[in-house]
Amino acid sequence: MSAVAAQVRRHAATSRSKLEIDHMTYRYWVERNQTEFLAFDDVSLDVREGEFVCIVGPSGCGKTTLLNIVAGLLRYQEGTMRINGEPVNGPGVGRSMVFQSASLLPWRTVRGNVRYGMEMQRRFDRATMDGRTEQFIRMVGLAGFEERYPSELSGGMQQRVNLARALATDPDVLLMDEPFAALDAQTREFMQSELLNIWARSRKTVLFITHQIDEAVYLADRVVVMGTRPGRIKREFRVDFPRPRELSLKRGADFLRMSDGIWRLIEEEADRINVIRTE
Ligand SMILES: Nc1ncnc2c1ncn2[C@@H]1O[C@H](COP(=O)(O)OP(=O)(O)OP(=O)(O)O)[C@@H](O)[C@H]1O
Repeated sequence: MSAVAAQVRRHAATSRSKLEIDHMTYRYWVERNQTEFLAFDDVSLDVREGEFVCIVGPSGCGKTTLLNIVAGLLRYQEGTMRINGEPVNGPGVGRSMVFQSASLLPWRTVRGNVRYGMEMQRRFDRATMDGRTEQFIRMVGLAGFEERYPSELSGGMQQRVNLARALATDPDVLLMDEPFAALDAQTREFMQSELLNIWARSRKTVLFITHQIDEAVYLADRVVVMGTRPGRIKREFRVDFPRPRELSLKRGADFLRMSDGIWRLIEEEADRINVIRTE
């Protein structure tokens, strides 16, 4: 199947819930002050299987905290979280994170780095790991670069290795925390369109954090806007632009209107925080 056909076929996320967060609250314990800090409060989010959800919001609203909870790196105190209908609060296989910096092992080649995620999870036998390593290197367009080391790759290529490593573990939910923030504007756009192609072929459920509104609107089926003090979900925007999406979509009037609406919401939120600060 061509990438385009795959993307059209998979566009509709299924009606099955993959990730359900219900009335979740998270507090950090601040040792220095011996106090709790409410990072976010009463957050509910239902992500469908195969859906691409982007989370945006002002700095400090709890986006990374929420992603870390879904990844199992932090444990929430109130509410519930279910993945595939099963309650989860902590680490486990089935969730893979792609961070802003590529976090590759410098002494391993592309092949070794992609394989590494599967080795850590111990879910696959040797032959399966070999096969999946080659499959996902091809999927992210790095065939021919298998024996290169991270220092011999561009930033965009390093992020592709990161992505291949995460996808090769066959996660239930792919978690991406500003994965393209360190890239220059041109590479970033290229990676956005590549990510959509790869997503169309992998059919994963994605939770993606970004500060770039246009990135969120271009990529997502749904953009979730978080507010702050305390963090919470302020509004959700369904993004119905047909797929596959060309980068030229970003210059269209409907696209700009939606991006502008999201910007205004975030600005309102930033103003609200400034009022609180100066009171
Ligand atoms: N380890 C910690 N201890 C105490 N407070 C923390 C800790 N980590 C984060 N916070 C606070 O929790 C809130 C949410 O932080 P978080 O990093 O999740 O926000 P964010 O929306 O991802 O921010 P940014 O967009 O700037 O990355 C912030 O007010 C932050 O100061």
